[in-house]
Amino acid sequence: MTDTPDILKKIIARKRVEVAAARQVTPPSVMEDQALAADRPRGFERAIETRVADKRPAVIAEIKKASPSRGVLREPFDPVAIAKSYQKGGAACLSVLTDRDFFQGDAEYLKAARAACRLPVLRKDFLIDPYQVDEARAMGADCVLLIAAALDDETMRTLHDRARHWGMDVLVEVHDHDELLRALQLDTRLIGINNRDLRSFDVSLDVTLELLHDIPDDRIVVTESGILGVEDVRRMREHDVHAFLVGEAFMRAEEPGEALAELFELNRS
Ligand SMILES: O=C(O)c1ccccc1NCC(=O)[C@H](O)[C@H](O)COP(=O)(O)O
Repeated sequence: MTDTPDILKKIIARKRVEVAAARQVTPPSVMEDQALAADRPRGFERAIETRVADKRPAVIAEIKKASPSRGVLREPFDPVAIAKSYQKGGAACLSVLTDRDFFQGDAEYLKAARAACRLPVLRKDFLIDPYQVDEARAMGADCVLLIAAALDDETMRTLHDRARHWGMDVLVEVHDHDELLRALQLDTRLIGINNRDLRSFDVSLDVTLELLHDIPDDRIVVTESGILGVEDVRRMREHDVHAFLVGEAFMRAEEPGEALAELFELNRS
């Protein structure tokens, strides 16, 4: 472990500073113009639901150089090569970290990765302000992550509605029952269950299995974090969970797409 617990509070405090600074450099009206001019969304939710409907694994493959809990995961780090490798390995979508201070991410990584493949892309960051949703669209994101633990109901709804305004999809992330009930108020099919407690960094796949029963059938469960081996995948699929968000296991592999195909027992294209 390379950082202290309650990292989420630290990250959110940092985001407030970042958003204020970004607004000075690129005023909201200019950001809106950039969002309007961006390549149109690729259909993130659709890419997942077509696979899940056939009970095929829908893998959101993450491009992440480092994380607060694990430190640096990959060096050298080439988002273009990783995106191509993931596409070849059978990923449904990409997730690209754009946070600089805690994950060594960058908006440029998202742009470069998206331009290098045909896959829809999630902006993986800590969104607290509609300005960041516009920014996500301006950089080409097809979906945004909303973390229930970081947002009150009103802000979560505002960010959701802003994403929809731009035609983006929304992955709402929960870690406990209260957060799940709040997330279910949103009109999105994609419910991410993070197996990692963002306050303590503890990871347990039991979190997905415990919350699963309280999720209506019309939603799609995405199990997130801590999927490391074939047994983890089989365990989830036995419980009818077919959508996965995976980072570390692929970032540590020489060829991330090959690791993906092996982990999910896919035929490569
Ligand atoms: O991963 C962390 O250390 C972390 C710390 C604080 C907030 C978020 C964090 N991770 C984001 C994620 O949830 C993961 O990047 C994602 O689910 C993939 O997980 P993994 O397959 O375990 O890399």
